[in-house]
Order: sequence, then C-alpha cells, then structure tokens
Amino acid sequence: MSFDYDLFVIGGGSGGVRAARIAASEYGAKVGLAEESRMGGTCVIRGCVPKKLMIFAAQAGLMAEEMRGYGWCDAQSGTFSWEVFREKLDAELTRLELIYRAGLSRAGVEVHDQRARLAGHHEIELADGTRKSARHILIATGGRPALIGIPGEELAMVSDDLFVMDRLPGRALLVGGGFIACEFATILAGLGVDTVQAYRGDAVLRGFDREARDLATLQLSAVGVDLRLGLTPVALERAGAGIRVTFDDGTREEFDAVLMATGRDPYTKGLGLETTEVRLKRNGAIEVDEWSQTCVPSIFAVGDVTDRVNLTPVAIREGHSFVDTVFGARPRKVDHSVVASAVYLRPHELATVGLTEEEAHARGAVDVYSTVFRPMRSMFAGSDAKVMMKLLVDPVTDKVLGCHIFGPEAGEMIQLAAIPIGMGATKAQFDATIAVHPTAAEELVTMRSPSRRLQALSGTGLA
Ligand SMILES: Cc1cc2nc3c(=O)[nH]c(=O)nc-3n(C[C@H](O)[C@H](O)[C@H](O)COP(=O)(O)OP(=O)(O)OC[C@H]3O[C@@H](n4cnc5c(N)ncnc54)[C@H](O)[C@@H]3O)c2cc1C
Ligand SMILES: NC(=O)c1ccc[n+]([C@@H]2O[C@H](COP(=O)([O-])OP(=O)(O)OC[C@H]3O[C@@H](n4cnc5c(N)ncnc54)[C@H](O)[C@@H]3O)[C@@H](O)[C@H]2O)c1
Repeated sequence: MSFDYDLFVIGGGSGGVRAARIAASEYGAKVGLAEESRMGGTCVIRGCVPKKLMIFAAQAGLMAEEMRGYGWCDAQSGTFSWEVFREKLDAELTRLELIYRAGLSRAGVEVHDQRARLAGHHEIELADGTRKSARHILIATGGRPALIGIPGEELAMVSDDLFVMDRLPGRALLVGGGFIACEFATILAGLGVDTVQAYRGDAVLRGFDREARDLATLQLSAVGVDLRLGLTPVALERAGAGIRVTFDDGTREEFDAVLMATGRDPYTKGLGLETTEVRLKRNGAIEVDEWSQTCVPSIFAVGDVTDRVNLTPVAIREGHSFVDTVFGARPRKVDHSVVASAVYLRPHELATVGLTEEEAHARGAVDVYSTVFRPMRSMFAGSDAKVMMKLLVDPVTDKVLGCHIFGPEAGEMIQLAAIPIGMGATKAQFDATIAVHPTAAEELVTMRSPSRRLQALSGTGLA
C-alpha cells in the first residue's frame, strides 16, 4: 500500500519537531507535520524560554539589594519597562521560531500551517479539508492549561496570556502552588507587581522533597509574595476594570488580574480519536506503551499529550527514541525513572533528581545527608537566604538514590549531579571526588556522615 508520507506528525512542539526532523534528515523518511499555531510549541513560544527570560528580568531588585550589601551603597534596580522587555521578547521568540522552521525545511519536512485531526489509522484530515495518508502517525499535541470549574474563572488569565500582556497588572492573584504558580509569583513580585498567591495546601510544590518545599515556601514570602496557604478561590466576578475574588474562607478581594496555574490537561480534544481505536487514560492522556506506541500499531504519541513526565527534554527524548526505533531500526526506550528538573525561583532555585526523602523512606531504610546553611555570597550581603544540599543514600548498596538542591543556580548544579546519579554512583564515589572550593556545591562531596538514618517503615523493603 502506498502512502503520501512515511510519517505524519501532528504538533510542532518539542517532541514533534525533533521526531519530524530526525526522521527526515537522518533516516530519509518522507515526513509531513501540521502545526496550528506558532512553530516550537509550548516550550519555545509560551513556556520554558519566555519564562526563563522573565525570571532573568525579575531579579534586578534582588541583585541591587545584594550589591548594596557589598558596598555599592546606592545600587537600585531602577525602572522596569514591560513595553521594552515585551518588544525584545517578541523579537527573540520570532528568531527562535524561524530557527525551528529552517531546521524542518532543511531536513525536507513538509509543513502544513493548520490544524490536523485523525481520520483513521493511516489518515489525517487538515483544517482546509485536505486528506493525507501516512504509514505512521505521531501525535505530539502537548497540553493545555486546566481550569478548576469555579464560577467566573473565564475572567482569569492562564500562563499563555502572561507572555502577551499589554501592561503589567498593579495587583495580581496567582492560584496554585505548582511549578507555574511559584515561578510566576517570583516573576511578578520581582517586576514590582503586588502579588498574592493562594494555594490550598500547607507548603508549595507538592511532590518535591518536603525539606526543599519548606524552604521554597519561606522564600516566596521573603521575596515579597503575599503567600496565603490553605486558601483557594471559589468564585470570580467582574468589578469595574478588575476582578473580585471570593475565597473558600468567605473573604473577598479585588485584583487587577488573576492567573489560574492549576495544572495542565493533555490536548486531545477534537483530535478525531473517535475515528481510531486509540485508548485514552482517565485524564484524557493518550495511552502508550514503553515504545510510545498506542494500541493502534501505526499510531504513536509523545510528550505532554501522554502525561508521563511533562518536561521539554523528556518530550524531545521520546520523539527521538520513537524515530530511532521505527525508522532507524535502533530500538530505544526512554527511562522515565531518573529525570532531573528545576523550578526557577529567585534568589534560590529548587532542583531535584531521583527519589525524595519521603519516597526513599517509603521504599526502605535510607541515610539522609542534608545540610542547610547560609552561603557566603548572600550572608556577606546580610541576607538570611538559606541553601540546602541533600543526598539520599541506600545504606545497603551505598547507591545515591536522590539529590535535592535549593540554592542559586540549582538547576545548573542538578544537571551535573544527574550524570553520576543516573549512572548509579555510590556515596563513596561522591566522597572520592575532590571539592571545588569555595563553592556551595562542594557540600555534595564533603558531607561525611548522615544527618539521620531513617529505618524502614514496617511493611517496606530493607530493615
Ligand atoms: C509556563 C510553562 C513553563 C514551562 N517551563 C518549563 C521548563 O522550564 N522546563 C521544562 O522542561 N519544561 C517546561 N514546561 C513544560 C514544557 O513546555 C512541555 O513539557 C513541552 O513543551 C511539551 O512538549 P510537547 O511536544 O509534548 O508539546 P508542545 O510543546 O505543547 O507542542 C504541541 C504543539 O502541538 C500543536 N497542536 C496541538 N494540537 C494540534 C492539532 N490538532 N493540529 C496541529 N497542531 C496542533 C500546538 O499548537 C503546539 O505547538 C513549561 C510549560 C509551561 C506551560
Ligand atoms: N521549571 C519547569 O520545569 C516547569 C515550569 C512550569 C511548568 N512545567 C510543567 O508544566 C506542568 C504544569 O504546571 P502547573 O504549575 O500548572 O501544574 P502543577 O501540577 O505543577 O500544579 C498545579 C497546582 O494547581 C493546584 N490545583 C489543582 N487543582 C486545584 C483546584 N481544584 N483548586 C485549587 N488548586 C488546585 C494544585 O494543588 C497545584 O498546586 C508541570 O507539572 C510541569 O510538568 C515545568
């Protein structure tokens, strides 16, 4: 049977672009790709990249404060112009989008700038009505911000809207305690917005190591975020040019803007899945096996739409592995068990790889090497900001099970720690490494004795 394409990719984001480019350029496949919005997807256009640039913009006040502590007595952040920043941001995103497009074009990928939907196990229908056939189809449609179902929530912004605001709000409410709420609370407060963050739990960043979460929670307040724990909105209504929010404790307050950062849903709506036998998980994510293959042999899915580990490098690896396996005859699975990540807070980031203390303890006995200290850089400037370095070690095998860092540039540090930990390094091998001095990271190789040994909980593995 002949097809229009060897591979048709739906979605030009992190996973889709990588798969399309490699299939065409390295394996000579005839590839088509449909993108309904801007090329590059969430990460490039409305996620990682613009977010990180905003984080950089937001640290001027903290840097000026630190420098005053070093004798630059008049150091001030000055005036921030959102208009100037936005213009530069738009230009940068356009530059990146063009690079993505050029890469696809060089590889020989045929790009369709429109929405696509499935029309069978080997068929795709484009928004203009054209039908294309493909031997293999890759769904890489990503995710969309999720709302929580309260009255008036359509008045709120979602993360996509933050990058295209005409002006900064004077007073903003951020709802949630996850990656996006915490990063944007840091950003908005840093840019001078009166920022309130409402989170229903008792410490932000659920799922991360508890000790690190507590430090992140304290830091948000320290940088000027009005963090309200155990609080969640139940209704939003228009109030003049602003929004009146009713909270679950009965209080009401007005804000210029509200951001719902309450998770993301896999984007499968209107994708024509009913024309196939592809199965969905309960939350609407596409069900795939370890090869990213759905239960229909010709249809694969990668990235956020499969809701495995929703990070850009994971989507890229899944896309690349799928192509190596199917087009390169080099079977490659993705190991989702040890994936490092970072939350870009300021002044200290929270970065992690492997098991948290709570997860490690749940599986058996664990030696916890943990140190919390004031680093010389900020201590000299008179700041109370604390750094945490933690290693979790299996007392029987000596293997390092997890590493958690709360500190300046923790994201950069965890990238390096992820290499030995992914290779199965032991604590003895960490100890054998001579420190780089004076750094904060040297603690990772100088913590000699455990801060505590947690015995196995009854009913778990090791005694
Ligand atoms: C605010 C924010 C900050 C983030 N920061 C980070 C970070 O710092 N580090 C990190 O690793 N991850 C971060 N992420 C997560 C990261 O962006 C995603 O995990 C990643 O983009 C997923 O890639 P993907 O290929 O699965 O989907 P996406 O990048 O979302 O791409 C999907 C593409 O498919 C297109 N599409 C959807 N349906 C159709 C259709 N039917 N037809 C045609 N096109 C379609 C969409 O327009 C989109 O371009 C962040 C996410 C957000 C929202
Ligand atoms: N630095 C990074 O790597 C980075 C940054 C941003 C986003 N991301 C990715 O994007 C994903 C989405 O980010 P996110 O912050 O939206 O999601 P999240 O899952 O991290 O956080 C969602 C938050 O919303 C709250 N919430 C959910 N339902 C609620 C309800 N009904 N009422 C009140 N609160 C509710 C949760 O308690 C949680 O605090 C992340 O999981 C991550 O994979 C990564």
